[in-house]
Amino acid sequence: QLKDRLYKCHFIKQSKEVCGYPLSIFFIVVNEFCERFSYYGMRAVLVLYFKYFLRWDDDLATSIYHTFVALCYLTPILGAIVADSWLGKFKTIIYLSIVYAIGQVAMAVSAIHDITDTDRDGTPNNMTFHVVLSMVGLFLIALGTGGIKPCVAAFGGDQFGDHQERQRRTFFSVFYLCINGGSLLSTIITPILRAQNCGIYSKQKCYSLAFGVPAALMVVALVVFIVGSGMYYKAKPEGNIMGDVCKCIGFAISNRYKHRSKQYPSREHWMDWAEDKYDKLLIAQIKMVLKVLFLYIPLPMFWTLFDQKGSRWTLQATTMDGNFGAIVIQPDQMQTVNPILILTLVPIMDSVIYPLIKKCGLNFTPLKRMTVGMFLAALAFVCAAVVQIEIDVSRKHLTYFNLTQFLKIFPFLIIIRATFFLQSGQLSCAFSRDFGFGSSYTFFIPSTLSLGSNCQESITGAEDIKPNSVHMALQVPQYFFITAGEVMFSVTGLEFSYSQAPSNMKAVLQAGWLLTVAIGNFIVLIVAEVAKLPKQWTEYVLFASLLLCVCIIFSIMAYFYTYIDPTEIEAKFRRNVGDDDDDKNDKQRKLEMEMMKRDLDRSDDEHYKGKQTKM
Ligand SMILES: CC(C)C[C@H](NC(=O)[C@@H](N)Cc1ccccc1)C(=O)O
Repeated sequence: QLKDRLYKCHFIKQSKEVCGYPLSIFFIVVNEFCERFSYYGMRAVLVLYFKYFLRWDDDLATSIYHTFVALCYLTPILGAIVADSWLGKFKTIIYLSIVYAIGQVAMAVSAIHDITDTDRDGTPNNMTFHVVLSMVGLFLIALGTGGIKPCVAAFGGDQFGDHQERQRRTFFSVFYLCINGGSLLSTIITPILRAQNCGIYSKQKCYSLAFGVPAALMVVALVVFIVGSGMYYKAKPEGNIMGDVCKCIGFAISNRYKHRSKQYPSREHWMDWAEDKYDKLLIAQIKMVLKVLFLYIPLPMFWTLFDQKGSRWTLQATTMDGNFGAIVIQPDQMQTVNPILILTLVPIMDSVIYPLIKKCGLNFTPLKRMTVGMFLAALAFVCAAVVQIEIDVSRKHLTYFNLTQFLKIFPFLIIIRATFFLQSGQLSCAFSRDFGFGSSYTFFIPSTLSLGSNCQESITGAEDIKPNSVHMALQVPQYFFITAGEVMFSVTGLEFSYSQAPSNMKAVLQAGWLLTVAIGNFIVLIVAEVAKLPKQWTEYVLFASLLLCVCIIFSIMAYFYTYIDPTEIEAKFRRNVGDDDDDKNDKQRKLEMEMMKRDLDRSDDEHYKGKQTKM
């Protein structure tokens, strides 16, 4: 370990810097930007792909969407184990990024309707092919994106030396902003691509392009990461830390069970039963991790609500009017409100709100921030319920009026006028109709219709789907509250997980933090399945109430939590172990250190001499 630390110091001393930051960081940040573009771009259109391309109903689409998201946050554990115990972070990122890119390509291919459209009517004839290929693609994407997630952030952190604490903190903020910059761009672009018409035999909505561009960006992410290869500090795998933790916990439990009789004196903490076999430092580190993991128990409920932006809220937007005058917003584009707000709220919170709260003499601790974040997310779902009631009421009214009456009542409704031409040889006729946003009609063309005359009167129509009258702008308050909640909960939670984790288990706790996201997505599936509420707004209220209860429980748990400084605790244990060591070991270690320092100084001299001769 000592050798590694000295090597790292030496490496960082020699590596190129830009404004005090290692140059390698820029490749990592650009890689994250492209990777998040790829992930969120694909995710933005996923529910609509399920609904309109694979023709699944809302419930199935929502279930598969959340299963996929859950899988994306389960796989970080796998990535952390592979990186720590076998391949190291660098190779894990490379290999899993390849798997990820293949998954994205599979998704793009699965969305080409022409592949199985044998009768060329615009609809796939072998839906099984498209379903299977897209499921394989999603599985590979989940493996790739989740697997690299805990590695990329930690790999970025590894590039900083102990003296670059401030730069490392700034790196994590920039990293979060990059996530949202990439996702913002992609959630604007991929819905536009999806709305295009494309195809070889017949034109259909272009899901293949909407998945193809994220696939290309994943390839770019991989290339950028490889280009930076020579500049990275690549820490060697530290051994299977997860395995050690599990074995140590297992031993503590079994040892406690063996000594359950009253004749054995009890120990302060149940983990102390592992002292008979394991290092005191490892036990202290596991205690720190368990304390934080216990606090994580209520957290999945936040993600349960948070991740419904991409499913229920997008589906809600499909029943709303997206006409903003100059531009028409697609339902899936509404999700861009989240990263836009993140990019503005993070700096505002950090430089205005938090300092102001501090000035007022309030100690706004990380756990208090997270509690407020949960409350705001619950508030967001109350807003979503109110909007849903509005939509339901407007749709109910529509069934009682015909379009002309409806326009008298809602004159502000935006109507699109379209003209159709019927043509047969030289003869043609035109007829025009008004359409509301989101509506659908069937026209009946009489077989006796004589082309060449005015066919406006002869063609009758039936309104299949009523126009949407509730404006999409009404979703903005719910997005505002959920994003303000995210800034308080997620950004603070990431920082909290990092600061409260022992030095060798930062990646483990990152994976634990991401696991709460996975569980949150599973809860959506369970609650939606079990509750089966007839009205969507009641489901929103149910989720808001559940989070409110969890928020109260979490605030009680947080009240009893005492913040720790892992570095200080670890140093204390190392000192104690050092005291126990005999003189011989001490001398040996000092000698080794001296020799290594001399080696490094010699190679330093050679390095600088080399530079001078080159100049
Ligand atoms: C919160 C995630 C677990 C962490 C992070 N996500 C975000 O920062 C989101 N605000 C990004 C986003 C963008 C568009 C639509 C929804 C969410 C991440 O992805 O790492």
